[in-house]
Amino acid sequence: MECYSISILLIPIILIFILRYLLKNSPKTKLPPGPKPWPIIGNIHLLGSKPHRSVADLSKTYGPLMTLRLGSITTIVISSPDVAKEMFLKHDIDFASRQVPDSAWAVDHAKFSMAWLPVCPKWREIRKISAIQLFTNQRLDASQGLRKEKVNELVEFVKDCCEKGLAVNIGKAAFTTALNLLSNTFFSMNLSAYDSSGSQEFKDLAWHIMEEIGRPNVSDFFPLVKALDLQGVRRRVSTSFRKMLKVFDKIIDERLRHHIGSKDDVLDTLLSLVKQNELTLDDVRHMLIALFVAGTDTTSNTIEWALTELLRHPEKMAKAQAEMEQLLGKGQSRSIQESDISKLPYIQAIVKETMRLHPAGPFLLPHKATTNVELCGYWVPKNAQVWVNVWFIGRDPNVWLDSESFTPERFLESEIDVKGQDFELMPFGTGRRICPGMPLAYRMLHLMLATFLHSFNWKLDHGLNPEDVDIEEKFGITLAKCPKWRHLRKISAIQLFTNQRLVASQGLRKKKVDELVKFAKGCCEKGLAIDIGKAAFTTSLNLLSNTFFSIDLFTDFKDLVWHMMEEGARPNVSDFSPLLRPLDLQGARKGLVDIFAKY
Ligand code: HEM
Repeated sequence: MECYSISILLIPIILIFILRYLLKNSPKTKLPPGPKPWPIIGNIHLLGSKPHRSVADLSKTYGPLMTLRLGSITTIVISSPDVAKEMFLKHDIDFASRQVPDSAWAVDHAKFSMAWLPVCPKWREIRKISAIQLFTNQRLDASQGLRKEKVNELVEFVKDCCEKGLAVNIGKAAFTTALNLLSNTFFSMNLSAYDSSGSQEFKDLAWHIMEEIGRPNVSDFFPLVKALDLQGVRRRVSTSFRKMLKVFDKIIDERLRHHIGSKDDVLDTLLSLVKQNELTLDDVRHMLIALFVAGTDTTSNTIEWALTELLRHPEKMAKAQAEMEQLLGKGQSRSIQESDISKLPYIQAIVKETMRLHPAGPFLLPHKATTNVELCGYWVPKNAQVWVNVWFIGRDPNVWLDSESFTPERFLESEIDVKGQDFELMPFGTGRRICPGMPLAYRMLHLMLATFLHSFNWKLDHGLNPEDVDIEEKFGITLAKCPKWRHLRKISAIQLFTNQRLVASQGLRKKKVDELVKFAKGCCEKGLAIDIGKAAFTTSLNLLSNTFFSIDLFTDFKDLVWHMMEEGARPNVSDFSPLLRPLDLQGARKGLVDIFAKY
């Protein structure tokens, strides 16, 4: 009897397993292959600090259509032009919505922003306004004089640096120019001057927002804990958004006080649409955030990458300069106009090649499936997040000859372009969500790069060889160069610890050692024991502080440093389980923050 009831219980369980197996492996419900997920975290641990590279490596094992479990989020990764083509040509509408990162909900931005709204009447309306009012050829032609003026200012700024013998921070100069090109196109005014801290502040805001939105966030992997904002990302992005809104509110208020229509620029157009009740003021404020955040860093990073690659390949830089000279003449010749771009095929090829190797958004912005979709024989479930790895597609050796090398020449005889028709090269995306700012970005990139190349001879600092030029990357929503570590090392090597500098400060160190001798002698005469550890530490502290600041440091500094070393070396739960990091369970981070504050 007992045996009978056990069989009755087992039969449905076995049936459920068989049914699940069949469903899982049927072409209609079979997920694309992927690495086996761990309990709870899934595959998060495989992402690393450069997810576009880690995911590209995984796709070499699992194929160009791959599933990752990121916490509780199913993520589909597309890594080949063929799969991208099927996605965007056959199913564009099914994938045209966004997986919105939690941070984009700060100050309700995602509710209004063109970049994060799902496909809905509001998003369509805003995209339509962008296409037919903001980024038309006619409007861009009308504002090209203002952009030209900004680029001339850039030239003056760089010239000034050259005359003073100062090195130019290309990233910063390019960002400031991109910012001013945008603000002049939109508001007919600058947001900052080159020499003020304004541009740095705005750059920090824009960069901070991109970085935070692109940062792996517990809230995005585990929506159930979203409300807690464990890593504080939403809170920090809110602060940055508010600061940006404050800047825009001031400009809008001023324009409303004078009469709308006085400038006939983008802001005038947007405010007249508010007057006609086609947009709300909040739509306009958040649209400006979206345009500035999406438009500045992407543009300046691309310029920085282009110049970095050209510095690594001086013969290509010379070729580009020769093309410019042929069109514009040598020396005090006329400067470049946007209308010249079409006559500069090599410069265009450099821009394409830069965007192939260094697309500003390596995964585009995250797309989302709004329905169950059958894609290339696999099943993509509704609500899955979709990443298109354009970074890998641009370097796929099956698609590109000598795929890792910087060879603009490959585009001279090719019809392939970045404008969304060619699935092997999609730095601006394609389909419904293609970058609306592309026409403006295209003009700005060529104008800035051509001006940089025509106006100056670029060479490497301090005998650096082309192969030493830094091409490390930093991942956020946009891919940026990460020169910080190398830059700091370089400063240490060539400015802080040179023989010349150390010889100059040796007198101060000698004095400190004499003091130690005097102190030790004093102790001996008084018959006192010497705490060698303490005396040696105080002396090394004073040797350092005199080398760095030419002064002694206060005495409780020693305790602070000890404490810091101890806290830093102690085994910490946060280092073994990064997901618990935001909780700082042992309080080690807080301890160090307190010490740093005291310093
Ligand atoms: C080098 C320059 C630029 C690059 C590489 C770039 C690239 C991109 C990419 C890859 C996307 C996402 C496409 C997708 O998810 O399928 C995007 C979206 C967007 N871009 Fe750009 N962009 C650039 C410049 C600009 C500029 C100058 C603006 C405006 C001033 C702009 C505004 C936007 C906006 C608003 C979106 C969101 C569109 C939507 O979701 O409907 N971008 N861009």
